[in-house]
Amino acid sequence: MPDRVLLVEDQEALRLAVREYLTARGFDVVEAATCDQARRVFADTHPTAAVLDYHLPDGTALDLLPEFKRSDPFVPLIILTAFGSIDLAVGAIKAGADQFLTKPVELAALTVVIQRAIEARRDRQKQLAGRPRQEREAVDPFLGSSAQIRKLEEQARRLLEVDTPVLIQGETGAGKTLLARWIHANSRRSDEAFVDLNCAGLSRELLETELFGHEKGAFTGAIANKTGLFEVAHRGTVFLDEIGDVDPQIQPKLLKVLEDKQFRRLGDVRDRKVDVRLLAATHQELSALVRERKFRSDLYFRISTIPLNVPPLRERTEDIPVLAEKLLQTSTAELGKSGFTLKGDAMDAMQRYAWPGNIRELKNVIERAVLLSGSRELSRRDLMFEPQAEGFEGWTTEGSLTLEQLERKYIEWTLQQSGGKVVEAAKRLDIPKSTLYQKLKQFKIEGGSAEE
Ligand SMILES: Nc1ncnc2c1ncn2[C@@H]1O[C@H](COP(=O)(O)OP(=O)(O)OP(=O)(O)O)[C@@H](O)[C@H]1O
Repeated sequence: MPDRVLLVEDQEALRLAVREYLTARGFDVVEAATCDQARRVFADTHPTAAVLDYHLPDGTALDLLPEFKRSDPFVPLIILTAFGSIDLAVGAIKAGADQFLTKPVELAALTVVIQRAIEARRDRQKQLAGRPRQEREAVDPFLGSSAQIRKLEEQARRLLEVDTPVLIQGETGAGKTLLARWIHANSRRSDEAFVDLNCAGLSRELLETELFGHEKGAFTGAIANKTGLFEVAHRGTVFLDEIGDVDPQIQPKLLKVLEDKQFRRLGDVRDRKVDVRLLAATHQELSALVRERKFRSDLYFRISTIPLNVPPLRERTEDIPVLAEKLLQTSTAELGKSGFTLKGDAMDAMQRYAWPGNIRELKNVIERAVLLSGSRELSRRDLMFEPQAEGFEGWTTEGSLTLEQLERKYIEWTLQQSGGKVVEAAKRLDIPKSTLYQKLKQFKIEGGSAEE
C-alpha cells in the first residue's frame, strides 16, 4: 500500500506541483488548503506523514501540530517556512515538528525528507511491536583523528560493559543520538529494543503516557490500554533526547524507574517492574537548570555520574574532511548519484565555517550541493551555508566575501543587535561566551560589553 501524505498548502499552484511530484514517486497524496480542512482530512484519512505550510488562511501550522500529534504521536510533521524565518522554524520544532524546509521547496529534497521521516516512523512502530531494532548500516560516531573524538571513543568504550545511566552532552546536531545508538548496539543489550524519544516540546500528559503508558479510561480519550516506552524497552535501552525538557512533575517518576526499576501506568493501581538502561542527552547546561530549580538535583546526580561530551564540529576542524567525504558518499548513494568529489576550496571553506548546526548542518549542506550543483566536482560556490537570522544582509553588500569576512560581519551585526552585550550575542550565536570573546579579539571587534 502506498504511503499517504497529507499536504496542507493554500497556494494552489504549489500544492498541485507538489502533489504531482509526490504522486509520480508513489505516494498517495491527500490535500487541504486551510487548517479546518486539514483537521477533517487528517481525521478521515489517517495519513502516514504530513507536510504543512506555516502560514495558512485560518491559522498557522502551530495550531495543527499538537492536535495531530495527540491523535497520532508518531506521525512525522514537516513544516514549510518562508526563506529565512529561522525563528518560526525553531518554534515549529519546539512545538513538535520533525523537520522544516524553507521555501522555495526543492522537490527532490522534500521527497528525501518525507521518505526518511516515514522510515523513522516505521522503526518506531517495529519497536512497539516488540521486535528488536534492526540496526541500519552501522555508522561510526568517532570518524576523524582529533584528540577530542579519540577521547570520546575511549570513554564511550568503557561504558559498554556496564549498565549505568549515561548523560550525553553536546550541541544540537553534534551526533548525540548516533552515539547513543552505538552504545546500545555494542552493549550487552544489543539484541533487545532501543527505544528513543525526544522530550522537547512534549506536553506533560503526552510525555507521561509515552513513557509509562496508560490504562483504559485513565483520562478522557484513553479508549484503550497503552504500553509505554519503558515497557517496550524491557531488557533494552531507553534513549531520552533533550532530557532537560522533561516536565518537573515527571522527573520523580524517572528517578523511580532508575532507582527501584519500577513505574506505574497512568490510571493503574499497581507498579510494574522493568529492566532498562537509560541513556539521556541534552544540549543544555543541566547543572544550570538544577540551579534554576527546573531540574531535580537527585535525578541530575543519578544520570550525570558518567557524562560524555560530544565536541562541536568547530572544535575539531581537522575531522571535517573525513566526515565530509563520508557524508558525500552516503548522500550520493541515497540520492542514486555517483562520482561526486569535493574540491580543495570547498574543504577549506568547510573547515573555516562555524557549523552552528554541527554534523547535521554539514550533512544538509553536502546533500543540497549534490542535488543542486551542475558539476560533480563540488567547489566552495556549491556549498550554501545557512544564513542564521533574518535581517542580516552582510552577504549581499559585496560580491566576493570570504567566509572569514562573512563571519566577522555576522558577529558585528549580532553584537549590534544585542545592544553590545556579549552574553546575549553569544546566546544568539549559540556559542559559548568564551568563544565569542576569542572571536572579538581575533577579528579586533570593539564595543562588546560584559554586562548581562
Ligand atoms: N559520525 C557521523 N557520521 C555520519 N553522520 C553523522 C555522524 N554524526 C552525526 N551524523 C549525522 O548528523 C545528524 C545529526 O546527528 P544526531 O541526530 O546524532 O545529533 P544530535 O546531537 O542527537 O542532534 P539533536 O541535539 O538535534 O538531537 C544525523 O543525521 C546523523 O546521522
